[in-house]
Amino acid sequence: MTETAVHVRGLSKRYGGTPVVDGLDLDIAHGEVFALLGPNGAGKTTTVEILEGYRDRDAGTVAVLGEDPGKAGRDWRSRIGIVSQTATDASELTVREVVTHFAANYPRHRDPETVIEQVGLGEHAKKRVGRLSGGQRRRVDVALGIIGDPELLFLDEPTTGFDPEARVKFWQLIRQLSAEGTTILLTTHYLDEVEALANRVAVIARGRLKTIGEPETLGGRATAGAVVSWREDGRLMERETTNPDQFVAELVGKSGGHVPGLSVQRPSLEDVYLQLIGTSEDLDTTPELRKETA
Ligand SMILES: Nc1ncnc2c1ncn2[C@@H]1O[C@H](COP(=O)(O)OP(=O)(O)OP(=O)(O)O)[C@@H](O)[C@H]1O
Repeated sequence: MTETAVHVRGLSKRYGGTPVVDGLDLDIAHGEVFALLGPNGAGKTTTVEILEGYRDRDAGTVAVLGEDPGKAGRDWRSRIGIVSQTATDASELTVREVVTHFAANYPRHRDPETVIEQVGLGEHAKKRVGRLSGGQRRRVDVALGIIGDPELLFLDEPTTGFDPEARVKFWQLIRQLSAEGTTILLTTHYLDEVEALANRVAVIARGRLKTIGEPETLGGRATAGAVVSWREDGRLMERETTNPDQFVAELVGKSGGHVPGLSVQRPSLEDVYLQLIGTSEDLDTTPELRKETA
């Protein structure tokens, strides 16, 4: 087994002379849940599709499960699972038929009935895929992504269209797959999804890496200044401090025990993310480039 599941150095891709992935470096360890975050047009899908072997790159070194995705064959493909942004065709086949049919493509696959249950489609197994709701159809995509028991699973915005209950169930499924050793590369626009699932997250904008780290400590979150607020004589008080522990201890001391309305707030992942990509040059303001073939 190679040291990393995904190894990327200097990855670049241009469309019509415009760089959309621009010198990206990434390493994803085996068993890691890794998230790619970035605004629309940041280059996430382009990056993921290069790693999946579905797009060419212009420059850079890429190894996915030890092989160059641009050259890897069927054996390699059977070791990866893909849930792409493009949904499964509205099929006349039932959920059970589609999942069972797909399973037959893999030398080693999961049990179709178990997978259908795992994605929460047990009671819809006999329904035609074309008759499912958008969120239910997305769950079929997830089922097809995991049916081959992949070592590495690519999830491109997997929970778009899910209701809150379905998202929480999906998160449980991802945690279970991760506990079983599956490496997962996830792109999402939901910051709570990143906090709930990812071991590490990379923020990219305009095809460049802005920062990489654990969601809890990204952008110095854990050690950033905090805002302490409390009520005093009926008024709301606020104080920014780099040492909230000490400040709260002093407040408690002064008040003789109870501090009404006490709260301590550190920057959220959303605050850090918006700060990182907040500069206008990082947002995709160019007109949509013509879709060319990769
Ligand atoms: N086949 C293509 N031909 C030309 N331009 C393309 C092609 N595919 C993507 N692009 C452009 O490359 C840029 C990056 O697109 P990409 O889909 O990778 O972004 P993304 O980060 O996944 O965005 P989103 O969050 O909206 O899914 C965009 O400006 C897009 O218009």
